[in-house]
Amino acid sequence: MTAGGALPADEGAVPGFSPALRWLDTSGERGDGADGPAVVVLDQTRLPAQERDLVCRDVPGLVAAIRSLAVRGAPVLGLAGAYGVALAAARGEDVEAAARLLAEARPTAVNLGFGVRRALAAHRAAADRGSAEAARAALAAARELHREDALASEAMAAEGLRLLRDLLPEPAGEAGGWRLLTHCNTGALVSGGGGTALAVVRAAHRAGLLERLWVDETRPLWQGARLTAWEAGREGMPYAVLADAAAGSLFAAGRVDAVLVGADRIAADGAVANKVGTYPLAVLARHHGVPFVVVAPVSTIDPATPSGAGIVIEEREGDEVTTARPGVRVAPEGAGAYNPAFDVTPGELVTAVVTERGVMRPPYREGPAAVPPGAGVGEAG
Ligand SMILES: CSC[C@H]1O[C@H](OP(=O)(O)O)[C@H](O)[C@@H]1O
Repeated sequence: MTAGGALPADEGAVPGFSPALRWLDTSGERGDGADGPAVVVLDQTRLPAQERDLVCRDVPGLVAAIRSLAVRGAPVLGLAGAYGVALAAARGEDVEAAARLLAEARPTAVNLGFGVRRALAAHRAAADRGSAEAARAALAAARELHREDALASEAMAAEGLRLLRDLLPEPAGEAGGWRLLTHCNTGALVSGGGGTALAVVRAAHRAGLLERLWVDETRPLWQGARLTAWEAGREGMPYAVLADAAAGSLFAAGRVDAVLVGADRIAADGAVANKVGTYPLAVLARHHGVPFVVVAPVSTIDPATPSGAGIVIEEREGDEVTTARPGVRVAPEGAGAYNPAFDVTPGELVTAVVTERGVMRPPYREGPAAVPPGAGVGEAG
């Protein structure tokens, strides 16, 4: 990380946020001496205490980074998948085998497979021009996806702010602003640009409309308390971290004006898979008449999955629940644990889905404003 907290932008990426991941073409830039290309990620398992790069010089190393959540969050997983294919190609390895390893690293976020397929398609299309050309094509595809994702973040921020202005009263004078609640982390750390839901919150903040960002701590891995708090603090946002279980009392006190969350996969029926704890927020929001807004690029929409029942929910190790953090045990030795990384919110509980191509509203399949053109491109693109 540079002093300003941002990695030097890779020449192929879109300058700006993108602290999460970049392609390293040559060695030495970080003095590690090793040769050859690498995928460099900002190790999110060390944040907020340490801002440390993790240099992945081969696909197994990148897969381990994905599985450990050193790099995490649906859109950036798509970039990791695409750059991973490019890395295998640049190393002259079996690209098809690498693609399978990458796509299987985490099952729920559709973006991972989408990114892998995008770079793999480019590699295959150039294969008849030789391995070097095919490797260049895979990297070019990854960089194109990176730029698309950064631009998508900007578009979602604008679309989301416009939607909030439609849904919420314009704060009058000194009467503060909007009190927005978010879950998990959906900022620049999950994206090639400024993120998804947190990009909308950032836009509201910059417009002087944010009175308070309520940050769900997001057990068991604390993405909210660690990562969203880190991002919000760097942006000067007025925020407060809360226990996930405290959200209900905020709704009951009328202190939440809208909920904004990300998504890992949106099924054809509008069901949304997102970090575990999202579904209870949707139920609370509906009970209290508060808008529940999902912010996700169209690459997260998966028409191949008909309904929420078809979304594979990643089950993670029980020790993530039975310990406060690695080595700090909370539950007794031998305690059983239930640790789904995601849950599924039925589409009818969602007020709107903000994408870079416009806003979708239930029931999604009717009317001109239902699904923006180009939505549902969760395939290889
Ligand atoms: C909008 S992408 C961020 C999305 O990904 C998170 O999951 P994880 O931290 O396990 O990668 C969470 O579901 C966020 O909403």
